[in-house]
Amino acid sequence: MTKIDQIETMILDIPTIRGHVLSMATMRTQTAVLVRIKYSDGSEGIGEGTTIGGLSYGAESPEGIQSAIDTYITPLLLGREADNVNGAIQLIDKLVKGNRIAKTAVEIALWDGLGKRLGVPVSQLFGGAVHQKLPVAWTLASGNSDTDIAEAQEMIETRRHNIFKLKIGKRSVREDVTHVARIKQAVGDAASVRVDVNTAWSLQEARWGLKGLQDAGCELVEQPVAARYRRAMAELTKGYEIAVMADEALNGPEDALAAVRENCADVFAVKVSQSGGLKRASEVIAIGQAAGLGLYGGTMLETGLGTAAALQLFATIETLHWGTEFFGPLLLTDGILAEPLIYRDFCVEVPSGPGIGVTLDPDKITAFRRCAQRSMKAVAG
Ligand SMILES: O=C(O)C[C@H]1C=CC(=O)O1
Ligand SMILES: [Mn+2]
Repeated sequence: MTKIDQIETMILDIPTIRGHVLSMATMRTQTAVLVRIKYSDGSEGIGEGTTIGGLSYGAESPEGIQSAIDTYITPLLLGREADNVNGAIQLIDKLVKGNRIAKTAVEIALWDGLGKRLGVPVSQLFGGAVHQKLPVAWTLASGNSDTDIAEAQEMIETRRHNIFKLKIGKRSVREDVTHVARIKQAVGDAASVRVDVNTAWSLQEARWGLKGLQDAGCELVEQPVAARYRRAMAELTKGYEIAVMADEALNGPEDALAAVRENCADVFAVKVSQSGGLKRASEVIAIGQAAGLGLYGGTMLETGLGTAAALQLFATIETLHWGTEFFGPLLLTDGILAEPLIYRDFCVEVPSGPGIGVTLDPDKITAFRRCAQRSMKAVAG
């Protein structure tokens, strides 16, 4: 019987190609927590758990993710049967509350190890891929309308993206609506324009915002108000034609069920790490499907590793009405994979190799790995 022998974690700090301006933080670096599991037969599995903007997006920080794995999750798993991924997920869920991103990093490494030992992609462990490539959005978030327009036009011309998600919520509602209208006018019918408010609006602001956005030709608004304001989300979902998408409100299948029960969304942004792993994300998807909602593959701006893991799951889903935003690696100045993911013709291709289908470039890991000295600097900002 193959056993789990060793679980190693590390933090990587990778610069972004430009400032990424969100309502709650401006990112200049992305910080990823990587997991490597070593098994008794010599096989390995790798995983990633990543958040956005330190503690400004959600309740788990990169340092907290690493600590949760090293201190609490790893001791539960050492010596256990490697191939029993469900058993590991159930044990971790029983003994570790919350900490979904930490659970995700480990769970991906478990699926990756199992797929590699069996010689099949992880998509096959979820019943088989029905897509070889998925549509992929790009986020316009330079903080400047002209820069965003130039970026969008270049993406359309090079056939890299024709779906744009604009990050808004930092400026006034009126300024944001003007910004979105300018971009929509510039791209016209060549692209779909959507926005993500990252919870920045009150219900009152959101009413004005949604009205203005839909008049401007914006197709979808993501998480306009706080995750816990389910009644406000329900009012906005019912009150406007523009699609309302839940993101921060969806932390696993229980939240998905509550969102359906209370009619809080037209669309689910399903994020692997917010759900608590590939399996829990598949449960969120199933709830969304059963309720007849639209589906979208969301990202926490993972590197190629976490992005490849998401691709394995979403390649098995029949209909992703709103596509995906699996562009994380493209926001970084450098990749960490031996072979980068392929982006072309407005899509990202699903890796076909065993496990999650990617391997790491050891030189890149050394270059971006946080060491003790750098770690103090990164925490201090
Ligand atoms: O959806 C979010 O809130 C986070 C993320 C996804 C794309 C992006 O630019 O930021
Ligand atoms: Mn979002």
